[in-house]
Amino acid sequence: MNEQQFIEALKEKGIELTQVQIDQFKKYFELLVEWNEKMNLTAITDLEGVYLKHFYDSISASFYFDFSKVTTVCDVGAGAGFPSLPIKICFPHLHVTIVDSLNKRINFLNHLSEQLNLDHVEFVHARAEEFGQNQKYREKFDVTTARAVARLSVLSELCIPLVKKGGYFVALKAAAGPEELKDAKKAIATLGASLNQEFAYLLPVEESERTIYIFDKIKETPKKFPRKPGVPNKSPIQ
Ligand SMILES: C[S@@+](CC[C@H](N)C(=O)[O-])C[C@H]1O[C@@H](n2cnc3c(N)ncnc32)[C@H](O)[C@@H]1O
Repeated sequence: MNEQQFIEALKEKGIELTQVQIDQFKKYFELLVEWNEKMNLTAITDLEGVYLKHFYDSISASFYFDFSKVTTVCDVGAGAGFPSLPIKICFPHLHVTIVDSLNKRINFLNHLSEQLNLDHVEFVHARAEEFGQNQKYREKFDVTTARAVARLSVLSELCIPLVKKGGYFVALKAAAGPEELKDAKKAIATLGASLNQEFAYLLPVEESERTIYIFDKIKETPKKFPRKPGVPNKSPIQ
């Protein structure tokens, strides 16, 4: 997907990019490629791949979840900023907090946000397990989202504690989504959330499967979650 196809595909979905936003995506691509020469940020570095599999794929969450109705978004394990920063570029009113356990990625995000003139963004170097026990962040976000971080049973424990009651957990998943959901049912209920909607679709061009899950936070997460770093992965809630 080249830049023009990206602009048109978004327009079809009701997102009309301004020149400022088009330039922000252009700069994002350039910086990603430049920094990727010094550090491993992504395996995808060709223009068409980045616009499709990083930018468009991230923004596709907004075709199913209306980001204009929320303000605060936390992205757990965003790496080079996916999915939250392409969404932030399209929905500039959002206040985005990214937590990632790799400091070099946080350094990239700080530089990127300066170059792109993004406001209301915060990048935190931490494990999501500890971040979710920090009272400054716990149950404070309208939305928590994540892509390609962990299977849903584990990811739920990293993400759901951060969502305020009445907010949402929006999980971007690939073909294994339905299988992961089956294994995560107990964890999702234990953590205080409930499945609201799911949308299966194909990414354009290469037609790979995607599923977006939208969970409602219906009650407070019990204090013991998230457990210590590594525990959710080693012993997912059963
Ligand atoms: C495969 S990358 C995916 C990055 C991005 N979400 C994407 O879709 O391109 C996974 C990221 O999650 C981060 N991560 C993994 N486990 C984490 C944890 N427990 N707390 C915070 N970050 C974590 C890693 O440092 C890495 O940047």
